[in-house]
Amino acid sequence: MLLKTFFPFGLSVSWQHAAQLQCKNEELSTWLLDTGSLTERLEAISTQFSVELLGQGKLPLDRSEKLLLNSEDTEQWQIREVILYGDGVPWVFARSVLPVELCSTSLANLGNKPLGKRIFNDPSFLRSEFEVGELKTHPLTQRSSNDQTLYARRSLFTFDGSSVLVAEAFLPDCPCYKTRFD
Ligand SMILES: C=C(O[C@@H]1C=C(C(=O)O)C=C[C@H]1O)C(=O)O
Repeated sequence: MLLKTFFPFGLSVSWQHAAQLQCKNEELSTWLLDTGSLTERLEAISTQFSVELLGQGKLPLDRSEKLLLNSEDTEQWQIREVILYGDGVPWVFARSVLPVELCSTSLANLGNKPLGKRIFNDPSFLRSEFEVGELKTHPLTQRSSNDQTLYARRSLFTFDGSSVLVAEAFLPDCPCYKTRFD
């Protein structure tokens, strides 16, 4: 199935501050609140990590993105959506809002290369606190077992006066849902 034809997928989450997270699964909490690079964490537990670019381009922000970025201007931003795979299994859906000025400089020509490699290799990017939430229905999670609650997180990276919003939804097969006893 050509997932790119469905771009943009969007991401529907009721975001809340991480301090209000009610998650009984300790392992999952460490994933949701990990301030390091998610790419590096997934690379460390897979033999073959890959990024599938679903699409990137100037598109309207959703309501919660507009509120957080305090912007209505569609000319100012690019939306980037990807799936991160570990050993061929879809583990994370990520939707990022990138300032157009960075798309031709420090974030130029990303393609299927992970955004995290740029952001975490540049100390100028400063990360905000996380917001977290339960993932409502999403095209990429239809086959999860009905009772599996899926989670997402997002944070802002500020860089030289610009803001990059990165939201990551942990898909059903992501190792973050595996308890130590699985
Ligand atoms: C911010 C990171 O980059 C990852 C890669 C992304 C991409 O390539 O678009 C988006 C979100 C992240 O899961 C990270 O590795 O922590």
